[in-house]
Amino acid sequence: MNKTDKIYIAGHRGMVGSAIMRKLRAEGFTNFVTRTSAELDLRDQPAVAAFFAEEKPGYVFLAAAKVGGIVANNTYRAEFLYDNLQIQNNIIHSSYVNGVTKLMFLGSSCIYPKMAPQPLHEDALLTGLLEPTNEPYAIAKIAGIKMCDAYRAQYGCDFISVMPTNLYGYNDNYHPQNSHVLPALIRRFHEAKESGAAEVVIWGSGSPLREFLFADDLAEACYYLMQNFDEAGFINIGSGKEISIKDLALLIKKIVGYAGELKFDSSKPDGTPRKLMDVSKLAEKGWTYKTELEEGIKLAYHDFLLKHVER
Ligand SMILES: NC(=O)C1=CN([C@@H]2O[C@H](COP(=O)(O)OP(=O)(O)OC[C@H]3O[C@@H](n4cnc5c(N)ncnc54)[C@H](OP(=O)(O)O)[C@@H]3O)[C@@H](O)[C@H]2O)C=CC1
Ligand SMILES: C[C@H]1O[C@H](OP(=O)(O)OP(=O)(O)OC[C@H]2O[C@@H](n3cnc4c(=O)[nH]c(N)nc43)[C@H](O)[C@@H]2O)[C@@H](O)[C@@H](O)C1=O
Repeated sequence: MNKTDKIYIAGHRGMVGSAIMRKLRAEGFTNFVTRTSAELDLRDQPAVAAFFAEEKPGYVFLAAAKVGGIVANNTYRAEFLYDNLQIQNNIIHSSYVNGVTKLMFLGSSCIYPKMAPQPLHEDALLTGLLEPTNEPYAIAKIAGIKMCDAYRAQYGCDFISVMPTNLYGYNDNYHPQNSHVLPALIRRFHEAKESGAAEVVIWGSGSPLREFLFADDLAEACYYLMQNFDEAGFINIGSGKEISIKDLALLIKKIVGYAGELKFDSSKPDGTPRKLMDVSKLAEKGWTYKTELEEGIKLAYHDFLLKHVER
């Protein structure tokens, strides 16, 4: 990528898209094309085709998607399948039609079978049944990987796929029901501290293991891989470190400064018991994460306080 190349970041206002944009700006890129979902609904095929024909971006980061935590995935099953298939199909096909030099598709670690061997190696794709709570989302993401591969094989497009682990950071979604665990617990512990509540509810058993990566680290990896990865298939992006949901809750409790108790709600799903990325392929390519979990949560909490708390 040259500094003057025209770059389209789909989803530039989201947590990941905004982190990618910050990274590219910091590296000296200036020629961005962006659209909010109100300006361009990426599910609308003719509108996306017209947008690409008019703007002719050279590089595309596909970070627009219907995104949410375990309950959102399980509740809005049709939207997670339809919206994500439409968005990625429209962008990938229009990128081919308009001669995009390189495209990066962002998937998710939920593409792996629920009981795949841990840590999750790229070879485990399509070797078993998916986690039911996020099967529609995972099916869409797997279709995205296969679409990039098919356009590479048939048309010679340099379209790559990256699979990030669970993410958190600036501009995260703090919705009480629809968000992921880390922002949900930042908010819940903060509100419990403010109201003096005696306990904070944690969904599920607390025993599932998850890996978390700070979104600005992910953006660095995306920038790095846009320049250093051009293969079919995909590459995991993670830290290679895991923590139980209970320990995560205790860490957030400490950072927020909440003094009460934890209460586990077994009526809520645990989801996949363990989801740890094998990051050896990423390390071989020359990239490792920077931001440790405790430091990243402090940064995210600070961002939450700035944006979400009325003073
Ligand atoms: N968050 C996480 O833990 C993880 C995320 N990922 C992947 O990273 C990518 C980005 O996720 P994240 O930044 O967290 O998500 P966000 O929800 O923060 O951002 C998603 C963005 O997508 C845009 N978008 C959604 N629907 C449409 C639509 N119909 N038309 C146009 N734009 C649309 C939104 O635009 P607008 O703001 O204008 O409405 C929004 O900015 C996704 O592909 C996701 O699957 C992968 C692994 C983990
Ligand atoms: C990134 C990934 O995110 C989703 O999968 P997930 O890893 O299960 O993500 P989650 O962050 O929502 O939950 C992680 C764990 O944490 C527990 N948990 C406790 N308390 C809260 C809580 O308050 N909110 C949430 N959401 N979870 C909670 C929760 O019960 C679960 O055991 C996919 O659907 C899909 O979107 C995807 O790819």
